[in-house]
Amino acid sequence: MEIESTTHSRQSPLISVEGLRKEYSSGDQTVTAVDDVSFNIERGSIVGILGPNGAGKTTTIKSLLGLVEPNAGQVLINGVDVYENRRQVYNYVSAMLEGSRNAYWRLTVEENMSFFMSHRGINPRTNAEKRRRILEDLDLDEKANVPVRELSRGMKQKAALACVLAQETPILFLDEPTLGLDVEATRALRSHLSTLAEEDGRTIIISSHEMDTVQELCDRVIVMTNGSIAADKETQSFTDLFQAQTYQIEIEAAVAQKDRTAIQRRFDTAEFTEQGSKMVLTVRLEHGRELFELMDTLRERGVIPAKVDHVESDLEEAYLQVTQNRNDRAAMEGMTNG
Ligand SMILES: Nc1ncnc2c1ncn2[C@@H]1O[C@H](COP(=O)(O)OP(=O)(O)OP(=O)(O)O)[C@@H](O)[C@H]1O
Repeated sequence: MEIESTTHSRQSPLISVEGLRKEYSSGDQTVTAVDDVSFNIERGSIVGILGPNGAGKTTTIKSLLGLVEPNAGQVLINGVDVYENRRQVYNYVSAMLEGSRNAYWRLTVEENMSFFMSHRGINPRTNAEKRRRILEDLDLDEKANVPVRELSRGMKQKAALACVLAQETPILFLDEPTLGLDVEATRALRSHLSTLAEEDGRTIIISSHEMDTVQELCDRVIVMTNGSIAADKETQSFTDLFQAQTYQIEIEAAVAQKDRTAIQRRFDTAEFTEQGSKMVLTVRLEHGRELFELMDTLRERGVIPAKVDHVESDLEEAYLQVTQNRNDRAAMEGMTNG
């Protein structure tokens, strides 16, 4: 399905979220699940929304889908206000929110796909080839005629994905799409989703705790903590941000315990590990000049570095740093406020 852009410029973001806030109340308790969240998503991009449990990811995605009504803010999809025109927006989006529960368990995999296609106005009779391609890509073709309830957990997940993919909407929301999939299926799904974005210009939003999938697939990551956005960056620049800061220093001889303690007192992220007759010091430094201070400290203690390397940072490391820092800060604020 192509998005018609009669009123909305092709240059404008496909999804625009501005000042989103959602509170849940029960009795006299109010939880602010999402607070002042704003971002735009361009056509054809694959965006990962990450964050610890309770960070507000599901609430944000449900707000984008019009499934929860926010207390404040605006969500536009292709220039259309989600809350004013839910029906119109429904034509643009499909979502897999709770994995395998998306499919009807009594129907076969292919019957499910046909059902969802008809629901979108796609004639299932003339689109068998499309279904076959999706089923092959997910390595589910041999199970096409098996009722979903008889499938393994991973295959149920694939069946749910097949239903979402068959709907051919320009925007896909996928919650934990690779959860429970084996290595091959994960690889096939990643490649299928990349092709959808690159060749068909589909826009894909993924919420996941599986960092490898997000790192490999997403152009951009939005990290949420405590209901707000802690980082919103292109995946590569997000991981690069932390790459320069972690060093591994190889030391030819063992380092005495008292010297290790002194170094760790000065650099609290320093960790020593033994590697045969050598030692490796891993340390995260906030500024470049701290590297010089570290070298001075090592020299004063008679510790001679043999080799200094940057540690390749991956998304998981960058993610942990951002969420950890935020949580530390929130805890500190809680202590000072309380
Ligand atoms: N229906 C609800 N009623 C009351 N509180 C809710 C409701 N839904 C979510 N919350 C609260 O809002 C906050 C954000 O929840 P949300 O489900 O959006 O987080 P999440 O990032 O998706 O978490 P997870 O990774 O565990 O799925 C949490 O404190 C949660 O307890």
